[in-house]
Amino acid sequence: MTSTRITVKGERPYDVVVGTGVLAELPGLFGEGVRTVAVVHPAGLPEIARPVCGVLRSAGYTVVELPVPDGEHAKSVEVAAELWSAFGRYGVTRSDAVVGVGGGATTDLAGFAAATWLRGVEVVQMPTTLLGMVDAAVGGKTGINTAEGKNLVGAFHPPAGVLCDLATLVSVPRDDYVAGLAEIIKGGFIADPTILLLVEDDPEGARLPEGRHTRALIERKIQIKADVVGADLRESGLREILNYGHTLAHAIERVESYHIRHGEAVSIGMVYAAELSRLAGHAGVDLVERTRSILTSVGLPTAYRREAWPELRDHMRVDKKNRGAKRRFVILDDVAKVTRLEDPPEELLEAAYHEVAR
Ligand SMILES: NC(=O)c1ccc[n+]([C@@H]2O[C@H](COP(=O)([O-])OP(=O)(O)OC[C@H]3O[C@@H](n4cnc5c(N)ncnc54)[C@H](O)[C@@H]3O)[C@@H](O)[C@H]2O)c1
Ligand SMILES: O=C(O)C(=O)C[C@@H](O)[C@H](O)[C@H](O)COP(=O)(O)O
Ligand SMILES: [Zn+2]
Repeated sequence: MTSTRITVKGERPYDVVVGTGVLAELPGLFGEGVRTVAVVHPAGLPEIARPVCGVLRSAGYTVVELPVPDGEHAKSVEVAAELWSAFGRYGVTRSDAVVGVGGGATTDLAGFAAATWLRGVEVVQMPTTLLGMVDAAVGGKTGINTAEGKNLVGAFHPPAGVLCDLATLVSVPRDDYVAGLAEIIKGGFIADPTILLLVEDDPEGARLPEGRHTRALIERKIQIKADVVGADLRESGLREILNYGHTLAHAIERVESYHIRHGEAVSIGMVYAAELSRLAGHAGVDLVERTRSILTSVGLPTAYRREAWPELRDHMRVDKKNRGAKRRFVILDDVAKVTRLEDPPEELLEAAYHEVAR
């Protein structure tokens, strides 16, 4: 199958290239004048970084390989500082570029390092997980975690291009692959009911890179993200819809010290958001049931520890959607009908958690 190009509009439009065996298209995503390319990748995945570096060297670039810790361990100020140091040592200048190769954690870090080095150098993202392709690598949100919570430091720094080589998905561990489905299903609930129908038609296939609807699911979710961030890069309004389910999700990740997959936390967070939508009088019980049933059908979690509520409630106070003491949630009136819940009473938040608790 040939590659697909999805253009993300904005100040500097860029393409997300999707296809199998499309690595040769990588050099074409860089801007004019780039000579040195710093390739940031998880230390444990040299086999994924090697061909990327090979293609870049063959295209005439000077390549600097920068391995970083695996997954979420990379999203720290210490690792970012190591990258800044390396960029300095290897002479990465304003006309050079960074490539992030790996899952969403790696592309978030690589994007953040690129956004901050010399106040911003070009980054090309090459996501190698399902979640990275359909969400993290597209849209220019970059960041790291702090002791207080998830993604609390970061920058909006759109990439010059994104290359999704579907061949890389074959080696992704099944649980990591399935975690990416949470963000695809989120896309179904906030914007594209066809996504829900495709998953419901073949939940087993949805769990596989070679599933019947996999390519359609990936491209449809990227299209949603492209449409939303193309209209509202800096999250002044519309972009908040992409945060559906994330208020509780980020609190769960923090409570678990990030030893839970982002997509799994988002899955639980979406059930919470659906329950909150229902209890606030916005959504019907059918939306909540559909949420639980579709997530369960692909093997995602839908409940969390009852006794964790006080801690979760406190962590939710640092959510970026809050304004002063006012807490704000993205909720649904129905599928593809997104609204906000402003300053809900404490009892409502707790009652919704009661429905998710086990
Ligand atoms: N910036 C955004 O808009 C945005 C959106 C969604 C999620 N995120 C972030 O993305 C992160 C989650 O991303 P993720 O689910 O990709 O997790 P991850 O980056 O932790 O990757 C999951 C695991 O898969 C491994 N891996 C990656 N590619 C592989 C491959 N091809 N074969 C084998 N193993 C591979 C990784 O090394 C890691 O161990 C979170 O930090 C989340 O906050 C960011
Ligand atoms: O792109 C966005 O905007 C999103 O909210 C997408 C989310 O899936 C993603 O996890 C994002 O990193 C969360 O952003 P944050 O601003 O809540 O940290
Ligand atoms: Zn997310």
